[in-house]
Amino acid sequence: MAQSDNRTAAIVGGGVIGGGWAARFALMGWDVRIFDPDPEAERKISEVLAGAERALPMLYDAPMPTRGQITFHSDLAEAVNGVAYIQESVPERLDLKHKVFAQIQDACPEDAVLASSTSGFKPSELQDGALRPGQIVVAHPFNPVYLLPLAELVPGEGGDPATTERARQILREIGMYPLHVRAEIDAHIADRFLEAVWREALWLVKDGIATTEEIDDAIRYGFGLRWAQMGLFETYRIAGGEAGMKHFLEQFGPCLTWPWTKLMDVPEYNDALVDLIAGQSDDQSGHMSIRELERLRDNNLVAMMRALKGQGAAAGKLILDHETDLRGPLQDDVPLVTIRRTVPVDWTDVNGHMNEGRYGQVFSDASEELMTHVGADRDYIAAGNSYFTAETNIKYLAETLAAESFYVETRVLLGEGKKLRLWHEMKRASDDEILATCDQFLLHVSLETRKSCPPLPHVAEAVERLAAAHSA
Ligand SMILES: NC(=O)C1=CN([C@@H]2O[C@H](COP(=O)(O)OP(=O)(O)OC[C@H]3O[C@@H](n4cnc5c(N)ncnc54)[C@H](O)[C@@H]3O)[C@@H](O)[C@H]2O)C=CC1
Ligand SMILES: C[N+](C)(C)CC(=O)CC(=O)[O-]
Repeated sequence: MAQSDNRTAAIVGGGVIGGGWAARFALMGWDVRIFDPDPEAERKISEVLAGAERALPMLYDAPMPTRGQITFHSDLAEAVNGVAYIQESVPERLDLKHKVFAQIQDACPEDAVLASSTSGFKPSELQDGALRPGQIVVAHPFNPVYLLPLAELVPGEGGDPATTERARQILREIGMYPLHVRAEIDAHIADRFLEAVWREALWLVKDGIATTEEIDDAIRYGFGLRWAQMGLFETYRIAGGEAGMKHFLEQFGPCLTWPWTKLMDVPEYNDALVDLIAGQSDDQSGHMSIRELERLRDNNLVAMMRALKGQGAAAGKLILDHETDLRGPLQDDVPLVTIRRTVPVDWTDVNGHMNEGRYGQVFSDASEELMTHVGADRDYIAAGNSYFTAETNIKYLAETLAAESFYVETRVLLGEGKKLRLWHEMKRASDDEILATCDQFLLHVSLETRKSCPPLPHVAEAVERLAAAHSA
């Protein structure tokens, strides 16, 4: 993916959402300038950043970019001067957003993307009266912004196509999924659903049909699981049986006129409703702090997205594709650094540390990286040649915990004909302590005969060259 040299973003409004944007940009290697008049903003953002630093790298099985620098600015003009991308995340008030856009456009580059996190305002409403209306687009994210990839990108008729395209590229570069919303509409696409579900849920609580906890159960044990992997229409297509969507519609279409919904009404928003909902929510989750709930949510989201990665589906497929962009060729150092990554939460076991089976995966991944480096890559394997592991001897030397960053150094001890012997050392990134070692013996094979055979000359030469360099 082509990247511009200017990789500095400004975040205007550093609350729940602005903090999430700041963390995602910085962890994806962008320098971030933050403007927020709240004297508590720096402390609040450092809490969000700590959560993001723990969670986001766990999604990736590839080296993360070097973290960008985050700076706080008391002068808005200074924060937006010279940046490539600005994300406005001030409170959802149109008059405030207009005021802030005017201040930003007085000081920011004309070709910077100026995106708004607004949950509901249309771009035309935001662009109204602006100095350069076309510069303003909506990029509506989802909480937590550092983990959830969706950003609804809404330029409206007034949005400049070049700005929209730059926004799309930058959002993809930071691992997001920019969903282009072609026609502007209040609350875009996703918040229309959320609002519909929210209204129905408020009714159910108000009418005493269900508690907040029962409603959450109805979602998390059932359709919530389906939505994360297939969404609504694919799910219902399957629910139509072999005849698919047509049968589903025949069966459930008439329900549209049945009294299955109260969507046309809004429960009256008053103190009684607030007390009822907030009270039930306290009963349900008040035993945990918001930070504890955030950590639980992040762990679950990481585990779910990693499961989707295993299937190459939905958000998991997006992360796999992004990893391809992040993964560069290995540097020809001695020893070779074959792996740089973070221990994901789903790799830990009942003892609270990385399970022994995962060390095998780490060293197997390290060997695969080395194979790619010597030319035994996907094309080589597709053409019928590969290496099989014949023996692995792992020593577990220190505990490895979830969210710890580590790297693997690999040496070629022997590279002669069909024989390849590797020595891997897995080290903690923070203090270089050796966590585990692996002595691994591999044989070159023909995938046609499933028997050992010499490698092709270019691979044999590369392996011999590394063996000579690593024994020096
Ligand atoms: N909270 C959510 O679930 C989501 C919110 N959004 C949208 O993101 C935007 C921000 O919402 P939150 O982060 O939830 O609100 P928030 O209240 O957590 O944060 C807003 C921040 O803006 C700061 N602020 C106020 N006036 C400012 C100014 N003139 N210049 C710079 N900063 C200023 C405040 O000090 C505060 O830190 C809204 O437009 C909202 O609709 C979008 C997606 C989800
Ligand atoms: C409630 N909300 C409208 C602010 C929600 C959003 O805009 C998106 C989200 O993260 O749910």
